[in-house]
Amino acid sequence: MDLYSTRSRTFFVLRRLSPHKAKVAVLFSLILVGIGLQVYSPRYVQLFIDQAKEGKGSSVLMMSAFLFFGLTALRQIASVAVQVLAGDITWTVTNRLRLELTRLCLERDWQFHEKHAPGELVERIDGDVGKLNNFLSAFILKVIGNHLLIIAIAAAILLIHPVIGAVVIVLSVIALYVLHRMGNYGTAAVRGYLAESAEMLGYLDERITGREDIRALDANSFALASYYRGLRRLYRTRKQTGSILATSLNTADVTLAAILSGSILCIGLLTLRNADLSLGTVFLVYYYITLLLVPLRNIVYEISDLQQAGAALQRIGELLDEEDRSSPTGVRIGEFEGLSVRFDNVTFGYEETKPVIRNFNLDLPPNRTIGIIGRSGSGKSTIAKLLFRSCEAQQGMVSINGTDIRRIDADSLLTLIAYVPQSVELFEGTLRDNVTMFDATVGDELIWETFRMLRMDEWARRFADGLDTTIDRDGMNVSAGEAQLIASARAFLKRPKLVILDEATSRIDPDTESATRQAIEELMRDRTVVIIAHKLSTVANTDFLLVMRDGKAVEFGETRLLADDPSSEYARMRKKAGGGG
Ligand SMILES: Nc1ncnc2c1ncn2[C@@H]1O[C@H](COP(=O)(O)OP(=O)(O)OP(=O)(O)O)[C@@H](O)[C@H]1O
Repeated sequence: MDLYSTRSRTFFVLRRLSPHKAKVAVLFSLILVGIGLQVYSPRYVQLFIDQAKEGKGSSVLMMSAFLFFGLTALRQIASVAVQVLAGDITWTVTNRLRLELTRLCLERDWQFHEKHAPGELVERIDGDVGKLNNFLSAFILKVIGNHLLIIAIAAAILLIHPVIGAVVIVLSVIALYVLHRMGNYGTAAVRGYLAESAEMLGYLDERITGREDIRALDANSFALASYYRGLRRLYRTRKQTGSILATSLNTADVTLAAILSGSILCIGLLTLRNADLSLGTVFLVYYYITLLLVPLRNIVYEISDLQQAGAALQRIGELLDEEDRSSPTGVRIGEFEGLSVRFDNVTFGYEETKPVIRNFNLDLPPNRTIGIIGRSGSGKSTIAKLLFRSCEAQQGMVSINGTDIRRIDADSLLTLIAYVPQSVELFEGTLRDNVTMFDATVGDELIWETFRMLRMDEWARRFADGLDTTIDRDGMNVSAGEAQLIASARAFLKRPKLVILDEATSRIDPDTESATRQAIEELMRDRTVVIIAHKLSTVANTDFLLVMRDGKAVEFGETRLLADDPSSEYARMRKKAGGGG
């Protein structure tokens, strides 16, 4: 999304505001009422002065003064209403944008997350949208409001004295032009600074998440030194950005000062020549010109916010632009008895020139199980990722029931597939939240039934608070094995047709693992299951077995037959491992 020009940014903001047309209409009516009162009320001061000069009675003078104060009070009320309504609109608009960006980050694939560290994404979703929030309220209240006020003041002066009005209009247009140029000037610099600052947040996030490894390896000083270097770089960029911002602000301020002194000089000359202007009218013109200073100065101070918001909007546009390959509107996989899986000559590499899966073929019939074994780094988890579209084949095709998975609707694919990864992420919440992934519509009965299916109910009953047991942030109060049990329950809760277990029981104690494995084997009967494991016993009861090496299938066959064939790689591995593995 091109959000590099002022025009495209304005359209973006207007599009976001369009669902709130009614509120925006009320807001603008209130802004117009406020401006009308602000420009009209000084007429009673003019009247007051002229009436006083003419020697009118105190009751007449009191009436003019009363009307002036009354209208001023009304203007204050309108101004408060504008602030409240503008706040409501901007928070609604920016919260929606925050949700949109968060959904986008959750849906995007590994390439996206490889490019953007979590801390950087937090900065974009919260920091950049926060700046947009400031900008939107400032945009509505200050930029639009101030421009309208300038127009109203210019029109009022024009009505009083066309020549003075014309001079003020010309000078105001020049001032506004310069101020708008200044607004664009610093955007690129601010954008560079924001990108660097987000990168630093990504760095911090990674180091704090990896704190245990850093401490265990005594690498604190290394982590701090590289953070310090990053901070120095950020400081240099901040200095450059600061000077650009200061230059643009100063230029704007100087221009403004010149314009105002020019205007006042013109007024002086013209009023001297026009003896027909009353004292009240001279006061009114003078009042309007000093009033003009307020919106012009406000625009100067908005420049910095505008520059930051402009840069933030560009970064939001870039994020919204990241390619979405989740095919949200693809073919929906219907109700099948079982799912077959096929890899046709698939090649994939995290870097396009370095394939980690090469010309890979696999044909797995529905409701059958396959065990995948092989050395670390041989590509087993990558096969799993290709299956649930966390990665996409660069050559060849992965299909489910004969349909290319790139064409399958993302939601329908993820409803059918469950993946239990090697490292489980738990979230701050209850045990229930972590099993249902915060889906409040899932009843406790279904959760307990799933625990029973997986023979985990005895384990789960140990928790004094049952499903209400609190899980700390990052699952810090749960062991790695317990986290794997929770992840298995998560996967089977949705009764998937295809299950991928990637070292899913590797951290569970032998007794619990054996019970869970037996349960999973029973559950395998009416679903297609892919089990990735290092322990050969984990895959011993699968229908098929695949041995991977350097991204290639070096052996594939029925597990039972391969186990009985002494010349097979699998039999050799079993022998080396001492029988069952
Ligand atoms: N996100 C990634 N970005 C870049 N390279 C990656 C990424 N994930 C894996 N790789 C590389 O791809 C290759 C295959 O990794 P994969 O995780 O599929 O292996 P694996 O057989 O599952 O290993 P393990 O048994 O250790 O889990 C490895 O060389 C690894 O370095």
